[in-house]
Amino acid sequence: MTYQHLKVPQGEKITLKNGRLHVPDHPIVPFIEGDGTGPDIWQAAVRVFDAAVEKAYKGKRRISWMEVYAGEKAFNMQLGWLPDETLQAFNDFLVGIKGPLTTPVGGGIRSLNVALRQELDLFVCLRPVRYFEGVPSPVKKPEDVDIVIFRENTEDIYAGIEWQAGSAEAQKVIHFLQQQMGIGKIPYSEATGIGIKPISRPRTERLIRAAIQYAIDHHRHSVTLVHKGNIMKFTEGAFKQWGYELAAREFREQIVTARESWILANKDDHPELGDEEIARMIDPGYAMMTPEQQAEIRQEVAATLATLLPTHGNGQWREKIMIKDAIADIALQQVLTRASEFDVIATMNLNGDYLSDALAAQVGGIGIAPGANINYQTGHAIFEATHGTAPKYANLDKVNPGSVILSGVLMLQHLGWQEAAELIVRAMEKTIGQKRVTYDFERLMDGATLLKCSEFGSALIDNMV
Ligand SMILES: NC(=O)C1=CN([C@@H]2O[C@H](COP(=O)(O)OP(=O)(O)OC[C@H]3O[C@@H](n4cnc5c(N)ncnc54)[C@H](OP(=O)(O)O)[C@@H]3O)[C@@H](O)[C@H]2O)C=CC1
Ligand SMILES: O=C(O)CCC(=O)C(=O)O
Ligand SMILES: [Mg+2]
Repeated sequence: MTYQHLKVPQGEKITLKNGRLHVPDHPIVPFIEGDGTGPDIWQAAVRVFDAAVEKAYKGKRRISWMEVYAGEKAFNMQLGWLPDETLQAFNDFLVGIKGPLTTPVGGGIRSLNVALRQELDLFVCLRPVRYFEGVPSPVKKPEDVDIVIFRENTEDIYAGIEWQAGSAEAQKVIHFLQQQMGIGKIPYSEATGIGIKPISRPRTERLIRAAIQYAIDHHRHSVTLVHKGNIMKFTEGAFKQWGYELAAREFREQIVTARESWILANKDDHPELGDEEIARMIDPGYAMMTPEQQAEIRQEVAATLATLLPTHGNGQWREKIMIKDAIADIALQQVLTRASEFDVIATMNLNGDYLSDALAAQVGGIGIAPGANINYQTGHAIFEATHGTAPKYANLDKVNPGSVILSGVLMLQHLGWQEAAELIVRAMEKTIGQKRVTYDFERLMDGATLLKCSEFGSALIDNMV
């Protein structure tokens, strides 16, 4: 393949054959340095990756890094904000990594980060959040946080379907809503911006399928569907409904829903109970329901027992992956107060964005929170820091490179290079344990040694044993 502005280094392509990733010993991996603090964290991180791979495989394996351009660097090179060649390179080489890219608030360009995810259809935004011993935390039991977020990455209000207040387009949509959709009067319609939130069944299903498969493969206990379906019934509510349906249809043997578990637990504890008694126990509002609603609950109990007793009864359900759901506002409280009750979380784009930063705060902040954008069907993946460009710290060699480094760990795991990934994780544990940390941790820790961004990278390399 030929590119006009990109240099392809010596090395080979990662490929996908029969659904399996084939990783040569010298894979070419495209990277975007990123804007703002991007160059600082990338320079620290790439040394750590190379050292870990060298130490783990003694020269047998090596990553051939290929710089591709996006954001301010691309713009300054007069290539545009997101050159086609950059997309082409990520498409050709399958697996890449990136630093943060600036998105202006309000006007200006749309997010390049979101564009990359959408253009390559990287439908899972995977954000695992775990605690490293010694990291400063605002909560009492940060060690309870071991949560893997599956954030839908291609739709929701991130689809970019929105019109500015006062524009002819916004007026047209408002007119349509009022005249043809029976919405009635929209107050301040001339001063109202409009955004559209598409949530589709196929995209919901592929995200939740990936989350449940991950839970199975990684011996996790539960998948929580986080939604605001009480308010946004046909988008977030549908996400929840489609998720439960998919779980029961495609993973029947491996899963139990929370409601099914209540029915089965009651039957396990009191085999003599009839459907009606169990219906009363699982639905506290049963007595106030209409006869038709009560009949529906009894029918649900009867159907659950008839189909699941042989495979899930007698406590077998306890070994299954629990599929449950939580409304987003209470979920944001409970991930703080009862983190151990959350394991894998599947949610839509905006909820996932909020949740991942909020959870990261419990375990040291976004300075060490990693992320990956993955299409499990095509094999395309871009690993990326979850934080932004932190422009006030640009070129100061100051910020924590942990987020992009741990994103690289996710990438090494994705490539099957576990040994190199482990070396970095252990070095991270050791370095933080020695209280040799960047400013974000140092300001919250007693007796810590303040390291620059590059020095933290060097400390990790020194601690690779
Ligand atoms: N995926 C991506 O590329 C993302 C890009 N962005 C973009 O980044 C730009 C800036 O966004 P903003 O909202 O300020 O968020 P940022 O994540 O860039 O920064 C917010 C604060 O987080 C802390 N922080 C960020 N990175 C680090 C780090 N590596 N180490 C330690 N602390 C860190 C700093 O806190 P403190 O001030 O306390 O030191 C910083 O001021 C925007 O254009 C936004 O759109 C945002 C998120 C993701
Ligand atoms: O694209 C951006 O500028 C912000 C994206 C973001 O916050 C995220 O992906 O977590
Ligand atoms: Mg974010």
